[in-house]
Amino acid sequence: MSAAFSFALTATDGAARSGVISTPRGEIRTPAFMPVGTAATVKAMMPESVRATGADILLGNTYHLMLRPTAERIARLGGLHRFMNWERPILTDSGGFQVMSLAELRKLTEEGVTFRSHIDGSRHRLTPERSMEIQKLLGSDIVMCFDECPALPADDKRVAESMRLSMRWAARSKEAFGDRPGHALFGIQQGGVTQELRAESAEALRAIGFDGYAIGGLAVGEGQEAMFGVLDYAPGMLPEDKPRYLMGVGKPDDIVGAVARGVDMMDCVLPSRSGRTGQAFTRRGTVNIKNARHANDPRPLDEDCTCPACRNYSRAYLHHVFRAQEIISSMLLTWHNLHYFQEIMGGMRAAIAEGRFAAWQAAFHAGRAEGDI
Ligand SMILES: CNc1nc2c(CCNCC3CCCC3)c3nc(N)[nH]c(=O)c3cc2[nH]1
Repeated sequence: MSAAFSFALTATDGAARSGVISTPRGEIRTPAFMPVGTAATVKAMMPESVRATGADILLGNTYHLMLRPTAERIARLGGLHRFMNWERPILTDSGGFQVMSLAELRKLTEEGVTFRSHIDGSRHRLTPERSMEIQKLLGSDIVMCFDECPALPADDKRVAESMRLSMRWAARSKEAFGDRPGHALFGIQQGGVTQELRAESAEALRAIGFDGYAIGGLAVGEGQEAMFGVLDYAPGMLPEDKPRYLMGVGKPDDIVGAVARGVDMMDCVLPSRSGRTGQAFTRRGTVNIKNARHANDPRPLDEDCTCPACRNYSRAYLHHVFRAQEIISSMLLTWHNLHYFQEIMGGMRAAIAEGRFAAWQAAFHAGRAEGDI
């Protein structure tokens, strides 16, 4: 177990990279997909099941946990790892993004954001300093700077002002984070879809100095073409020897396209959230298990999948338990989707290490239907 936090690049294939992030709580194989555990749980999954899908790290959230049960209570109980029975690495987002998308009566100033809880209407304040304090109380291994992610549509002036505020908040985050061996602080690049602003943000973050660099401000409705357009240049603006984390992405083909452009880490609620709605991701495309055409189908979701849902249950059974709104329906589809997302990551890590990523990417796209299958 290393006492420090470090990143080792082990192979590159075009812009794609594979490597290992070493932390005191274990290693993270990159490219990595990080399941989201918003309220100290990956919904419908036991932590040992999350691990069984192949996840090396999961996400927690400052915004949700500060409201309930509060970071102070989690700290008193031994920290988030102990609290949720996940002893491997945890990355926590800084809360700003969730405030802007979930809270009510938000007020944004240079100082930070004041808002009312979406749970009970109580008043709260998040600043770079408070966000660092909360993430320290939670005990997360990878801490995110407190930033602002502008909602689209936003004109260049608004995007520039927002990015510059986030850069001032990044400096305050770094100052408040202090010196914490074994823990990492990641900066978050902003700048919308404007290359000059992205470059200015990257230079500002590099001057402050971080253990890793996230690409923020994307997957907010710009669409895959515009997102890939930014990813054609943004990862290369960030230090080559540090992990690059694309926030909030995404569908399987988004993930593959992002890795092809140099991204090392990603997170998304999609596999877990859509699992709960009956949408399954498979090699051949998406299956909406609630559709009547699956009612009598004795085959598994995906013949090539080795997850418990595909090994032991038919589409007909999954269709039934979804229609009956049985709890096991969320458990099985979430497990399958997280397993499949980790299969994609494992396939890409091996392909990059063996210099055959282009062939892997072609095969990935060849078998997939556009719509539901
Ligand atoms: C879905 N699209 C998207 N998500 C973004 C997120 C959230 C990433 N996911 C966090 C988990 C979700 C709940 C628990 C933690 C972003 N976060 C920050 N801080 N900044 C962004 O620009 C930022 C941008 C994002 N775009």
